[in-house]
Amino acid sequence: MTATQGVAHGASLSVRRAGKTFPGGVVALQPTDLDLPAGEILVLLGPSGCGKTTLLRLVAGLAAPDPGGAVLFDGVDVTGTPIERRRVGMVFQSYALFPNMTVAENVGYGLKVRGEPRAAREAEVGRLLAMVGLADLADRPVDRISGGQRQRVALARAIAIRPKVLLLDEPLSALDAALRERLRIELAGLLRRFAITAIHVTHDQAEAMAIGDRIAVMRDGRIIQLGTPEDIYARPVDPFVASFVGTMNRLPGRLVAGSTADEVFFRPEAVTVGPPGAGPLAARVVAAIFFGAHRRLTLDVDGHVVEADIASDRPVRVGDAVSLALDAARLHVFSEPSGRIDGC
Ligand SMILES: Nc1ncnc2c1ncn2[C@@H]1O[C@H](COP(=O)(O)OP(=O)(O)OP(=O)(O)O)[C@@H](O)[C@H]1O
Repeated sequence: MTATQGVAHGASLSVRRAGKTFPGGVVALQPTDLDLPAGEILVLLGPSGCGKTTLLRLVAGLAAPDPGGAVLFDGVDVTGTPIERRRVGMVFQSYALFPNMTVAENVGYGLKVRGEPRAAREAEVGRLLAMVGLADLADRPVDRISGGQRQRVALARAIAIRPKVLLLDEPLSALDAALRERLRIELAGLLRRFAITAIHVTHDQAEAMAIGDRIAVMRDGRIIQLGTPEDIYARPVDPFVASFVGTMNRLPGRLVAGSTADEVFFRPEAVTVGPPGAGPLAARVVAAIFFGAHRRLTLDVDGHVVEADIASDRPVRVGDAVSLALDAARLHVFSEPSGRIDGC
């Protein structure tokens, strides 16, 4: 028997015209449509205040959508169903564990409340703890384990109830950078192994790329682009998405040969750095940061900042004059004015 046998797969999730207006007229979420097949991991990515948590709360049943909106699990309308009968799992930034209970008691809590017999409960808890690498700490009170371990307990506890949909609201943001990076890989692996339908909220784009099957980029209470991480990175729909996900350079079109656009956007990997005169754009090296295999250059092009990468063994130094060539196939031009690329 494999570790995942007996664990129900997630439900498909549909959100139909679901919006949220708060008293006083604050529109936290515009009427929104969303469809997740069972087992998909969707990341909601966007700056503070753009409606990510509001959308999550509507799916959880912690808040009701404005009239006309609906939430469906496996095609069944759950809009009027309270949270305790929706079978959603939730993991938050703050662990919300029971501090006076052990690791195992925390993980088994939901099963106990549901009236699962002790033997079945203990077997399930043991299996989950093994999967999140905490079997050795089963009997340890949760106030005597580390932050990363607590977040694993919170995840195991949320998975234990075999949720139809798992909702994760910035679950890793309280952890230090190295731990966050490790746990993000573990988390994605675990969700996929259990085929859990999940919505993961973050404002960290590296986390979004690592975890999401698809990413919904939000701004001003609406989803402005929904696609795979590759889509979002390579084919951003507007200057906001282009600048929010990954490093994006911008130059006035007049500086870019053959361009009639006001402004041209391109990633560092679209830039080839050569000796002066080799490429059409003259530049000076302002900073050169060593990243191991490559060096990230910050360049001044006619008063504009451009970032580009070179192999770290190339003898390019701060203050050097260089030239740049841009790969025409990787230039982005948007019809929308790019004035506002900041948050909500
Ligand atoms: N109970 C409330 N009453 C009034 N306005 C609210 C309420 N809850 C949220 N808002 C507003 O709705 C908007 C969306 O908030 P939401 O919490 O969904 O954003 P978010 O993208 O999750 O932000 P963050 O990343 O900071 O958590 C914000 O402008 C917020 O101030």
